[in-house]
Amino acid sequence: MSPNITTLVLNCGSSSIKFTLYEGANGRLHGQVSGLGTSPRIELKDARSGKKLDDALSAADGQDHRHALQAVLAAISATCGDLKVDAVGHRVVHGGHPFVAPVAVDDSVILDLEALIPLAPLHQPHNVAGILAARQAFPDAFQAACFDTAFHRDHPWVNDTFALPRELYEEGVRRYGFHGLSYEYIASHLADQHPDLFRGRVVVAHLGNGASMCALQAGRSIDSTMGFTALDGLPMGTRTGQLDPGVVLYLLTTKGMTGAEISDLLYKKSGLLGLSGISSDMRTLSESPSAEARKAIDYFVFRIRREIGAMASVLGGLDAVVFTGGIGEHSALVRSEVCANQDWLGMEIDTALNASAEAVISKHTSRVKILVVPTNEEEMIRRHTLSLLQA
Ligand SMILES: Nc1ncnc2c1ncn2[C@@H]1O[C@H](COP(=O)(O)OP(=O)(O)O)[C@@H](O)[C@H]1O
Ligand SMILES: CC(=O)OP(=O)(O)O
Ligand SMILES: [Mg+2]
Repeated sequence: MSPNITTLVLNCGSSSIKFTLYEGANGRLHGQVSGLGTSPRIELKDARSGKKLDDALSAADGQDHRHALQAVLAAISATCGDLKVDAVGHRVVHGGHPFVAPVAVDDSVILDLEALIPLAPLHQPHNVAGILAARQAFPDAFQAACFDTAFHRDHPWVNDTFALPRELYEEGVRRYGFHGLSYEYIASHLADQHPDLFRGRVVVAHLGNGASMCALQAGRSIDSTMGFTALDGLPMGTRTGQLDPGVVLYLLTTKGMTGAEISDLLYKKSGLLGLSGISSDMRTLSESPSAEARKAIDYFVFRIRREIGAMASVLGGLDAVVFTGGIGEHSALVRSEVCANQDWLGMEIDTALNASAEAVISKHTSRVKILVVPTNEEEMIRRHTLSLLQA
């Protein structure tokens, strides 16, 4: 317990920057710049009163991660200039081979994180920029890096490897898995609120601009749809998800594309955006009358359904499915289509509970509980940062 510690948490995602300033365990200021790269939306609120302070940020701040980060730091000091920030906790998407747990940031850690930028080009540059900016803004504060990959590092070997020559595994070409801070938070929520489910077999679908799924057995990750990079698994806002590596060879050899062009295609032009030709944003696609938007949603839903079946098999059964992330928490449409006709698996969704996004959206007869749990990566980062600081 450290009631007097003031902690700033920065979570730089692919389409958003979310942050919370905590006094002890209580949020004081909470905000996010979302829709970066599409239609930026800015929210800032006093976490105690719920009062909106959106005027502190302007539309120009939402044009890219760099502007948004500067504006976020300026808004924090303008609004809470009276507070001394003791610690800053950062979400860092890729911890690679070296980082199996959160760490205190020093110069050598920053170099290691920069070396991982090619493995997470949509995130890691912003994560490192966040660390550098926070070091400058709060030179006396303790800084911690908390990894998306760490929660998955105990995967059984079969879920940690690719069928490549063994030397590549040894040098770190592994299935790391991502969104680990979100899954760890969901596991802690289950332990608090649904201890019977926590002890069981749970599939968590973190569906945001980045999307992945995780198989939890007794609260531990045993499988993830994401792999070496955050490209694998489900299709995402602009990322392909699972792809036959032969396609990459075709692009390289037959079409003569460069590595940079292929990277741009797979990370920035594919997924919901590539399939629909309209937008990477699920809200926009859901409201669109276009047949292509509908097809992009169909593919997204299809891949999630496929992974639920695969993960239920890996887990040897299923006790609960949890929806989280921007789409998982807010899209009744996606949840209802993912859960439709899954009675054979024991999943029965309740239409009315789903429409109002209750915490439990399954029918009372459903053998598998279906839950909606708002994720809180910031709270998980706060807890890790505090533990490191106290250690
Ligand atoms: N009410 C809603 N209905 C459908 N989709 C929504 C809704 N609110 C947010 N989303 C979707 O959530 C996604 C962003 O998720 P989020 O988890 O905030 O992103 P990030 O991965 O950048 O953290 C976007 O596709 C957005 O359209
Ligand atoms: C790992 C990942 O895809 O993160 P995000 O959801 O923030 O894009
Ligand atoms: Mg996210």
